[in-house]
This record gives sequence, C-alpha cells and structure tokens, in this order.
Amino acid sequence: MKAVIPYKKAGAKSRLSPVLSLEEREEFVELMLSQVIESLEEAGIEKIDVLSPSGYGLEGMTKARVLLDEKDLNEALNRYLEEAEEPVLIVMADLPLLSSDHIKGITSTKKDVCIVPGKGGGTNALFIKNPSSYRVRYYGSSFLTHCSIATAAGQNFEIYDSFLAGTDIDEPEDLVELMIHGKGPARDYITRKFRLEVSRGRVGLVPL
Ligand SMILES: Nc1nc2c(ncn2[C@@H]2O[C@H](COP(=O)(O)OP(=O)(O)OP(=O)(O)O)[C@@H](O)[C@H]2O)c(=O)[nH]1
Ligand SMILES: C[C@H](OP(=O)(O)O)C(=O)O
Repeated sequence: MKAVIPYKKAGAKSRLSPVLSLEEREEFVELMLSQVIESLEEAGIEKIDVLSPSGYGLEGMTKARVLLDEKDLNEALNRYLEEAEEPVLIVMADLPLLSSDHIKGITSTKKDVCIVPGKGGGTNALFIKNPSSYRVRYYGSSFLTHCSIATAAGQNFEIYDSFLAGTDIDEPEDLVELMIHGKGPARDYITRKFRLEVSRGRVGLVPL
C-alpha cells in the first residue's frame, strides 16, 4: 500500500483569502501538509508520495517522495493510479484533523474502495485497492461521483463517516473547527492569528 497527497502550494487556499494573506496561506498549507504526512507515518504507511505541479515549497521534503506532474489534479492523479501496482490511499493535504486512527480505519476496509466524504460534496480521502480499474474525478460533487465511478467499475465501496476526517480546511469557518478540535503546528499557527468568539449561538473567528 502507498499513500499519495496531491499538493499545490502556489496561491493555495484562495477561499481563505478573506482572512489570510497569500503568504500566510502558503505558510499554512505547508504546516497542514506536514501534519498529514505525520499522521500517515504514525499509521504505519511507509511509502508516501507528494504529487505536485511544481517543486515550490517542497525543496526540503525528506519525509515523502516528491513527484512532479504539472497536469491538473485529476489528470495527475489518474496518471498516478494508472501506474500504481499496489493499493493507493489518496489523501488531501488540507486535513489537519485527520488522525492515524482514521487512516487505519480507512485502510482496513473490507471493501474494494473506501471513500471519505468532505464537507460540501467533496472527497477528502479515497482508498483504492485496485487502482488500475479506478479513475478519480475531483471537484463539484466529487463524493457522489466517486461512488458512481466505483459502482460503474464493479468495485464495492464503504463510506467512512467521520466529522473530523470529513473536515477539510477550505473556508474561514473551517478554521473554527481546527481551533476547537485540532492540535499541532497548523492549529498553533491559526491560534496565533485569531481567537474564538460566540456570536448568535455559533462560534466565529476574530482576528487578534
Ligand atoms: N497535484 C495537484 N494538487 C492540487 C492541485 N490543485 C490543488 N491541489 C491539491 O488538491 C487538494 C484539494 O485542493 P483544494 O481543496 O481545492 O485546495 P486549493 O486549491 O489550495 O484551495 P482553493 O484555492 O480554495 O480551491 C489539496 O491537497 C491541494 O493542495 C493541482 O493542480 N495539482
Ligand atoms: C478537490 C475538491 O475539494 P473541495 O473543493 O471539495 O475542498 C473535492 O474534494 O472534490
């Protein structure tokens, strides 16, 4: 089994631009990436690839193999799956709440494919036992698409239902979940910039 993390640092997390500058977003994604790698390592996954359109931000990477593919997310991942000769776990880089226990749970599925939905219809992780007979299509309602792709390919699948594994950090409100539930460098970075404030029953962010 091997894991692949698609990663693009340049201009990352544009949806966080209302609250973080470009420089801050690029620093923040690097911290989230390192936490995802750490969780994979803790789960005992020895082969970890970071798949990126460029080497930007990956110059000092020692904990994972860096693969460069300038094609878009889907094309790059599908090329990776085509060439894979063992089960593949695709994990997004924006999952600082994903733990090694989640990863162990996802990869111990008895089904051919395990799909971890993300908020708003996305797919946070995908474990594919037969990568040569599966193709990804991220963006839009990719969770539903990935279920359909599995069925069409004759692969049965499990849906891994988890609030924390399902919380990808895309929008300012997701930073609230990171501050409440997270730990480690990505959370520390955000807590240096914001505090939590309750307004109208919901917890929100206030810049420090
Ligand atoms: N290899 C590769 N990875 C990508 C590319 N675009 C995004 N990613 C990664 O794919 C995952 C999901 O991307 P998004 O959640 O859309 O993150 P993003 O593009 O930084 O954020 P937004 O600008 O807000 O859409 C993250 O791990 C990104 O780092 C790409 O063109 N190539
Ligand atoms: C890549 C995309 O991420 P989102 O935009 O949902 O965070 C998806 O999961 O299909």
